[in-house]
Amino acid sequence: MTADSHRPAPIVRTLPDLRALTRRWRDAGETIGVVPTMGALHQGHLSLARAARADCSRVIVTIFVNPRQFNNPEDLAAYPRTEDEDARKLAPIGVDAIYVPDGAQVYPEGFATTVSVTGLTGMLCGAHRPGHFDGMATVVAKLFLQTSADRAYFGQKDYQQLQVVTRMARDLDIPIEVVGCPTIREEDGLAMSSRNLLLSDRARIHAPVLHEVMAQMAADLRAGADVTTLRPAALARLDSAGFTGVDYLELRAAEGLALLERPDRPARLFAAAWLAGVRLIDNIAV
Ligand SMILES: Nc1ncnc2c1ncn2[C@@H]1O[C@H](COP(=O)(O)OP(=O)(O)OP(=O)(O)O)[C@@H](O)[C@H]1O
Ligand SMILES: CC(C)(CO)[C@@H](O)C(=O)[O-]
Ligand code: BAL
Repeated sequence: MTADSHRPAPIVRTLPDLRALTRRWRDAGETIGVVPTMGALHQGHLSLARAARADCSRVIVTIFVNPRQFNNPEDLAAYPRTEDEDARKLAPIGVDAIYVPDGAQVYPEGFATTVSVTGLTGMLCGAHRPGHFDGMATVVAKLFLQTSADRAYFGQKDYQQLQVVTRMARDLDIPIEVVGCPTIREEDGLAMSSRNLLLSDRARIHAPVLHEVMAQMAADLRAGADVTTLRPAALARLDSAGFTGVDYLELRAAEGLALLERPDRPARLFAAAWLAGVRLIDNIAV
């Protein structure tokens, strides 16, 4: 560990300042880990920062609410922003820098490039959030190059994102290892997510039903049932818990995301569902 573990990490706001730091670290032969986030940090993000801290001599957490990956302007406007609190939460982990660029550091005037990963983005969140993965892959490519990190840490909660980013780094020969980390959950099973802050008290009580339904369905799939048979009861249970819509509830191959009826190879169950105006996503291994 290189930082005093209770001193808040410096907040770096410009690319030249970031480069000055990383150049020094590189010259000293240090390894750099990056944890890309959009802020409103919770234990899920902190678990990524801890994993980076354990593996790398320098750790950068990035906080940037990337407008290009929001397909819905209301979602962007409502996205929680808690920078001071985020810095306080990171202090005990002892990260070395928090990179909080403004829009101009990431998308300078005239910016005209999009990184688009085909093949893994036509389904699941890609099918329901047009442009989302192009915007995400573009900013992540920039963050990889701006930080010149050796390793990048992503949560399995956003499993499709993890697959897309891994493919993108490989396809573009970006010399970075993408590390997937387990989903951190609340005690009642709800996957931690910044958007959970937007749930009303009443909706928060019903939110864990998504994970309950998925866990039951995964157990039934392992016992030999198929998705078509199980889906109607799962949807009915979500409906009676107050979910107003289900974007998808699908079994897919863990590698490549092909649609499956049964877990005849390593597979994951994926869901996205709406509760009181908030879109919750989750996925679990089957
Ligand atoms: N519960 C979690 N467990 C582990 N990693 C997580 C969890 N939630 C988010 N992450 C990871 O944190 C990184 C940053 O995600 P992001 O800032 O979008 O947070 P988020 O909580 O997923 O917010 P939202 O889904 O509401 O946008 C991503 O790699 C994401 O997968
Ligand atoms: C990876 C990411 C920080 C890119 O904006 C975002 O998609 C997220 O927070 O998961
Ligand atoms: N957590 C993935 C980023 C997003 O929802 O836009």
